[in-house]
Amino acid sequence: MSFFGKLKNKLFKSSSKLEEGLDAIMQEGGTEDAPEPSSPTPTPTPTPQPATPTPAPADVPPPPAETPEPPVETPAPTPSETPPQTPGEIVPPSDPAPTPAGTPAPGPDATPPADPMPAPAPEIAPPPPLEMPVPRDPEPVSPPVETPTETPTETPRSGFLGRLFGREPAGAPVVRRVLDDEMLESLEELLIAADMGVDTALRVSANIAEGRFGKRVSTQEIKQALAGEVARIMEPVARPLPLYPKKPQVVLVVGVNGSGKTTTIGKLASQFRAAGKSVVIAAGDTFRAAAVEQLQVWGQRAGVPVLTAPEGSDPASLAFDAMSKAQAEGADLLMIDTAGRLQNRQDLMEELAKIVRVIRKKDPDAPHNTLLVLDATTGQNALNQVEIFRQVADVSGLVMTKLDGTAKGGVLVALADRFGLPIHAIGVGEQIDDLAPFDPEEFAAALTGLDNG
Ligand SMILES: Nc1nc2c(ncn2[C@@H]2O[C@H](COP(=O)(O)OP(=O)(O)OP(=O)(O)O)[C@@H](O)[C@H]2O)c(=O)[nH]1
Repeated sequence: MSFFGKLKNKLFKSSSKLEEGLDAIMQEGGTEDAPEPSSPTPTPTPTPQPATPTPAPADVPPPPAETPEPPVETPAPTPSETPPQTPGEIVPPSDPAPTPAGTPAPGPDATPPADPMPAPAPEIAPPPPLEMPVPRDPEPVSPPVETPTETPTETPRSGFLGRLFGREPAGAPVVRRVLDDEMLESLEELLIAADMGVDTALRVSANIAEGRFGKRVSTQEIKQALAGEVARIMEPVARPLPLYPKKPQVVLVVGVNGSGKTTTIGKLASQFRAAGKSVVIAAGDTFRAAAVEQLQVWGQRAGVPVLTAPEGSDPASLAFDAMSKAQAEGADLLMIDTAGRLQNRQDLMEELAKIVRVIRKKDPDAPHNTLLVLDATTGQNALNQVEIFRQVADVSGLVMTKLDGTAKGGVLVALADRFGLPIHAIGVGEQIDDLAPFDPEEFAAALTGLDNG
């Protein structure tokens, strides 16, 4: 299953809350309209006319009975647009077959849907957001996020309109409600309840109301407007993890215990490996044997060595050793797990600072990325965690885990709105390939339930 499919299905669990809320608001003070007054489809030719074969083509266009022109323009996934990712970024090739140089062909199980093997794709496709690309040499580092698989058929990028029209069967009664103060208030409350945060919720509601206030709006219009607002806020932060030509690129991973650091490191390591990168992991939470074991399990799954140190030993010393090893082996990436004890912030700050100090002895620019892993199910608490970790570490980007099955996905909007930190990836499950690049439009559609039909 493609990442998009997974994300969609899983996020819908959470979006249903928002979606149901929107529906409820509309029902509350709305009324059903007749099918679609302005249905542009010119009333076609009379009707049956049993035996008259002359259909009078002259005056009537061709509208086929009532089958509305299937607007499904299956977007023929031209290779140039398939890989929406930048060259130097994480992203999941959903298939571990590490096809060496230049063959982005998916593994045997991927069953690309009649998609021309995007052989030249990586070259052509100009990466949208990028920071500092990696060597875009031989190997397509970021083969495609959601490779060929089923993505195209799901019309993920066909735009909201396409989705909307696809969802609302022609002729279905449309509920409309006047967008007045009362409705606006309900909308604000709903967005706050969906964890968007007060400020963001108010601003988003106000933007939705602009130009619509006092007018009768349909549920779909509201969802579309909301999705548009969400996507607009999220667009600037949807940025893949930048990769640098530096070897090793040091990625420091921070976050509270249980946020999903270990899992995320495992997933990332697996994706990097699949992209042909060599990775070393350092189990920097040396105080918890269970955390180290867990990381070792993930290292095995990803096929990546995990450096450990005796329980209770100095994490900075382990980081130094790991740095030496990664340098000696010419590894592309070194991912350093860290402890997530916030109980004693001072200790944690010192510990992280020491790790950074020590690895800088080997590379003054390290760490090149400091990833903060956040658990989406903690809702608004995620905002506090960003505040705190920004004080103890130089957070450069976020990974939001457990977006599957949470009703708190809206917190991402609040995070983006408030901090503007890049969201590099989202966790949508516990499996190794359950880490997806963050796509603002898909997220917005999933969150609002736009694509839920
Ligand atoms: N559903 C879901 N579960 C996840 C996701 N990411 C991590 N988890 C689960 O969350 C739990 C904690 O994940 P860990 O990776 O161990 O978290 P950690 O931050 O390393 O925690 P410590 O090891 O305690 O420091 C595990 O049960 C994971 O399987 C995700 O994206 N979705």
